[in-house]
Amino acid sequence: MSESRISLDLRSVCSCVASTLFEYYTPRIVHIKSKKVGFINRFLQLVILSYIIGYVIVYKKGYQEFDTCQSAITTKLKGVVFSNLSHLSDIGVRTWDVADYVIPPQEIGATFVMTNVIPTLNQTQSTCPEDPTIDGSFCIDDSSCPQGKILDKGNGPFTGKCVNSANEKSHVCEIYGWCLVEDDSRYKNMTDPVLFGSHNFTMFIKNNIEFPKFGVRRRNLPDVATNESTAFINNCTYNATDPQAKYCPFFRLDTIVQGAGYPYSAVAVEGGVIEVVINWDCNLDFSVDDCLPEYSFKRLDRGDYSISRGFNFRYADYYAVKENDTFKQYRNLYKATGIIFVINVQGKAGKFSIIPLLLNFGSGLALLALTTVICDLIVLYVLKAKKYYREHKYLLVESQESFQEFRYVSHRRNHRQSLTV
Ligand SMILES: Nc1ncnc2c1ncn2[C@@H]1O[C@H](COP(=O)(O)OP(=O)(O)OP(=O)(O)O)[C@@H](O)[C@H]1O
Repeated sequence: MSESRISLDLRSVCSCVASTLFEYYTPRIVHIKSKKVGFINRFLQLVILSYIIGYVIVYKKGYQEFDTCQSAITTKLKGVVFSNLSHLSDIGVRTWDVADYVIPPQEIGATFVMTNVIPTLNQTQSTCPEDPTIDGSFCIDDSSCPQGKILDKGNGPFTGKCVNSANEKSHVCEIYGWCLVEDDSRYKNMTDPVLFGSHNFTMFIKNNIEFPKFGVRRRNLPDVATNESTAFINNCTYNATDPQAKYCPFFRLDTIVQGAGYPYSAVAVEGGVIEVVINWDCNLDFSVDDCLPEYSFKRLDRGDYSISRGFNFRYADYYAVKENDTFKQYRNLYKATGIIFVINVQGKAGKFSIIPLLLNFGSGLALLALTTVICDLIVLYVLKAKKYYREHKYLLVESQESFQEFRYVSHRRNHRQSLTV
C-alpha cells in the first residue's frame, strides 16, 4: 500500500471521529397541523390520564397510605354427642363433650375436632398375639418368631412363641407391648362416623386485630355490652347470606365445611384440613365501625386422592389400677379421625395521606411522555406522509464558521464574475 493511500485513510478516519464527537443534537418543536395526528395524541393522553386518575388513584386508592394487621385468635367449641358402640367395643354408650373431642384443648391458629374414633381400651404392658394384618406377623411354629425381632409396623418385640391370633383364625407371633393390640377390623362396616353429631357443634372464633400505624384496634364481636349486642351474641349463628348474621363469630361446623364446598359426612369419615380465612379490608377514611371482618372457607387437603385420604392420628389416656398392693399402669388408646380448622387472618387498612397522592400523581404524569414517543413512531414510521414529516422533523445545521466561510467564497465568486462581465 502506498504512503499517500495510508495517509488518506487516516485523514478520513480522523474526520469521521471528529464529526461524531463534535456534534450536538437538540430537540426541535415541530407543530404538525393534522387532525389525524392530533386525534391520536389526545386519545393517548386521555388513556394515560384515565389510567392515572381512574385506576391508580381512585380504584387502587393511590391517595391512601396502608398498613397490614397484627392479629390474635382463640377458639372455643360447644356441643355434645352421644354414641353407642356396645356391639363394637368395651366403650359401650358414651357422651362425648368438648374436653373429649378437641385435641389438644388449645392450639395456636388451629383447632382439631375429632369426628370418628376407634377406641382400644384397657391396654397394659404384657404379652399378646401380634396384629394379623401386619406383614410378617404370621407363623408356623416358634422358630418363625425369633425372640426380640420387631416388625416395621409392629406393636412390640417377638417373645419367641407362635400363638393363636386374637380372632383365632390364624397363627401369629406373640409380642410384648401394650396389649391387647388395636383391632380396627370390627369398624370397617360402620356407615356413620362415631361423632357424626359433631356437625351441629359450634365454634366460637375470637379474633382481635390491630393496625399499629393508625392505632386502630378491632375485634370480631361487639366492644360494648348493650342489650342489643348481648342479645345478638347470645342468639346468633354465622350465616353468610344474612346481613346481620354474617358478622356472628359462632360457626356451625357443617356451615364451615359446606362453605368450603364439601359435604360434612365425607370429611367427617376421612378427616381433612379446612381453612377459615378472616379478612379485614378497612377504609379508615370512613367510620372505624365500618371496619368489619369477612369470612371465607377453603379445604386445604384435596378430598379426591385415591391413597391415604384425610387425616388421623393416635393418642392415649393413662391410668393406674391397684393390683396386689402395687399399681399397674393401663391406657386407653384412641385412633382419632377429624377435621383440623386452620384459622388465617389477613387485613389491610388505608387512610388518606398527601404523600402517596403526590407520588402517584407525579409518577403518573411522567407516563405522559409516552404519548410523544408513540406519536413520533406513528408520524415517522406508520403514516403515509412519513417521509414528508421526517424531512420536517430532522434538520442538519452546519457550524457557523463553515457558514461564514461559505458566504465569503460565494461573495468572491460573485465579485469575480461581475469584473469579467
Ligand atoms: N362455641 C360456642 N358456641 C356458642 N356459644 C359460645 C361458644 N363459645 C362460647 N360461647 C358463648 O359466648 C359467650 C362468651 O364466651 P366466653 O368464652 O367469653 O365466656 P364464658 O363465660 O367463659 O363461656 P362458657 O363458660 O359458657 O364457656 C358465652 O355466653 C358463651 O357461652
